[in-house]
Amino acid sequence: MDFWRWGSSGAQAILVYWRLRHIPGPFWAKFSDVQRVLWVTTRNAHVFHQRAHERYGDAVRFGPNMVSLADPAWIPTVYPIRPGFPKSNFYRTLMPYTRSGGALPAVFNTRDEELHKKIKSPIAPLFSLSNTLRLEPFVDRTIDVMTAQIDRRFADKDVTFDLANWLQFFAFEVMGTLTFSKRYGFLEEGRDINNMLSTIWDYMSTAAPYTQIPWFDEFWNKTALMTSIKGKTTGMGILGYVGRFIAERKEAQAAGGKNGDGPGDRDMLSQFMELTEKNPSLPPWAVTAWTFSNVIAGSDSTAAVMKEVMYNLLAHPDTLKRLRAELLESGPLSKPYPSWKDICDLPYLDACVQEGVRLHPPFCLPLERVVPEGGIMIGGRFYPGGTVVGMSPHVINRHKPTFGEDADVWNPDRWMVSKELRKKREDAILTFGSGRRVCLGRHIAMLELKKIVSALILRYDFDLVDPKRYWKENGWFFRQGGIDVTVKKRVEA
Ligand code: HEM
Repeated sequence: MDFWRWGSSGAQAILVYWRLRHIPGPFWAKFSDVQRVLWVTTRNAHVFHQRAHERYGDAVRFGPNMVSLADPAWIPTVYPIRPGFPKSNFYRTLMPYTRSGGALPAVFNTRDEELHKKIKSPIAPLFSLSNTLRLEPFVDRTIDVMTAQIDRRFADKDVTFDLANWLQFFAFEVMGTLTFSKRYGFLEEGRDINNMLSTIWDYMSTAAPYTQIPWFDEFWNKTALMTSIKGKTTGMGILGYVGRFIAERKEAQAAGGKNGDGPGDRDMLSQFMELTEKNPSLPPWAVTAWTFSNVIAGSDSTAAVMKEVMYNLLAHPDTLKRLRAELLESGPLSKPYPSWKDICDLPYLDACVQEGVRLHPPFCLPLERVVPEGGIMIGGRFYPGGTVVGMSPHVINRHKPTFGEDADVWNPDRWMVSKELRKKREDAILTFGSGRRVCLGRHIAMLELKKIVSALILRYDFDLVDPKRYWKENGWFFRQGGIDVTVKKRVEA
């Protein structure tokens, strides 16, 4: 019996090896996923992925059944608008798990395309550009809290602080305000209260190696037996926060309280709750899943791009000077901070933000999909049905034939080009994903990014202590730090 089981899985392994034997890649990757797990455990996988593509070309075998692709021209094929090219089991590893409820699917991580449609359609309108712009006062309120703290603690005091931390606090507070009408208190206290930020980082970075071997995650992290032995389940901490906020809201509603002070007196949580009341066919866990997505997908991601833009502006003062001049010369700006209307179309601000979005995609492993039955041709090669293919935003966004020979460095001018070339480059950016599963919150992210960058550089002169202190690590999400600065308030602010 064992012999036959071994024999059939051995035959399967040979078959999988054989099906993709025409794809180049590191030797061991043809037979085992260990190589790609090791890359991820270095917290530098994006660098290994880029090197592998430089060495082997635009299609590289990263595992026995996984191929990484690196030509932006293939984005519409791998990430189409229509259904039928589903996410791989990579995403199941990112589902939080409880012994009572099993793995919780969310809009971001569900692989079931029917379920995805069911839970995404009701909330999609909340994330439209017009709805997003109604959230601007909440961003302004959070900028107010942030600048008040910087003024009080650091401005004109010759005190060095890590701006990266404060941008992280800011991004979380914005999402907290939009979602629950609550600030967590990171900005007021200047620290990671209740270790919430580190809990999210631990959750993501712990999940990262398992994303490369989902079959092992299934056994190790998603069975009642193993999680009882280990005494904990993945994502429990974050689910705990989310559950508490929802319970508080239900209690407040039961006591006749109002639904938070979000737009039109309704924050996103109350809108989520209203949607489930109106639509009983939605699963009972929908509110938890939507709220979980807001907390987990919306804050660290936006913070990572904010950090990249601010770091590069400070490390390249000529670009900072040019951006400030554009803002000041653009006409009377709203006070105390420029409004979205003032700044949304400023070309150089847009170029700086786009360059940050390009250089530092916060989700930085290949976004995996499963080739549909019947297989598919991509770039002149055939991929049989069931093959896992994916593109890494980091690799795609540095594709030299598309972005230029200097694609590894900060150069906002690459966006100040003809309309046609700019469009070609915009279409080749994978930071927000693409196609059917493109980021739902990208308008919120752009609103936050343009607002905070312009508010900070108009109000302050930052002095970067040492550009070499800037560090990054990749645990599926990126995390950066070391933007150590001193700050002076600008006279005209
Ligand atoms: C700079 C900031 C952000 C970046 C770079 C980003 C990036 C991404 C990426 C790459 C995906 C698709 C991943 C894939 O194909 O597997 C995605 C999906 C998603 N993002 Fe974002 N995101 C950002 C901000 C936000 C914000 C602020 C929110 C919400 C509040 C949000 C909510 C979502 C949701 C719900 C999905 C799932 C969409 C679907 O599967 O239909 N994101 N994001």
